[in-house]
Amino acid sequence: MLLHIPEVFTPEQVQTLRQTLQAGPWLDGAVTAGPLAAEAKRNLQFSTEAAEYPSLAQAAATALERHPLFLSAALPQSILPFMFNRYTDGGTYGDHIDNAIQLNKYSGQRVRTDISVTVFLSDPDSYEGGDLIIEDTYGSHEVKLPAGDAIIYPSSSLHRVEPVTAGERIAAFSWVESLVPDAWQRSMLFNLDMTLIKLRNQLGNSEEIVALTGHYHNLLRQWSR
Ligand SMILES: O=C(O)CCC(=O)C(=O)O
Ligand SMILES: [Fe+2]
Repeated sequence: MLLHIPEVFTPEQVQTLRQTLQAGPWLDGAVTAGPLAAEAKRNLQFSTEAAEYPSLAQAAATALERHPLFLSAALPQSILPFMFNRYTDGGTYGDHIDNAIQLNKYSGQRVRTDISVTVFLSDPDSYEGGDLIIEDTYGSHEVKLPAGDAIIYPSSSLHRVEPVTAGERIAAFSWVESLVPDAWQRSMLFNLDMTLIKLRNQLGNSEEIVALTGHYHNLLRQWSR
């Protein structure tokens, strides 16, 4: 399931992030990719050694973790530290699948990547190209979102970033290990949760809604790891 999560960052947060990122330092993105992905990757990444980096990464994680849609759809167990990328002058990232296991170098923990996240930080009108193309069982999806909005998608999907032919595209990206590793089960739980919220708003807390909410939690208990 691909999900658009609107307004992860406020316009003020986007502004502050962009200003801090603009100063750099930016490194060749290929250094953080596996050997196969490195061949396809022509972008820049904000240095994780920069003094400003930890607070930027923290701000991004806090904003995402606060978002109710993200919590319901991702059911996060662990979120890798956000990183920031930049595509300009034809910069692109060809078709690839993200590494399944990644090391969180701060906690020393190995994280299984169930869900990939991109939070767009550039206004879509300020650059040409740069669509994130995600292939899933229903076909190919082109994603280019307003600054501050995020897309989450299963990390098992083949995806790419089209060349940026004018302007620059800056984004925050990360990966999430979910309490529910199976994408289909996650998507069913998300649909059930969203439907229950709507029903509760329409009808209040009836006995039936309490029972269905119980089923939601019992399924989550069954499927979470
Ligand atoms: O820039 C993006 O939206 C995605 C980046 C990406 O696919 C990656 O870093 O693995
Ligand atoms: Fe990727």
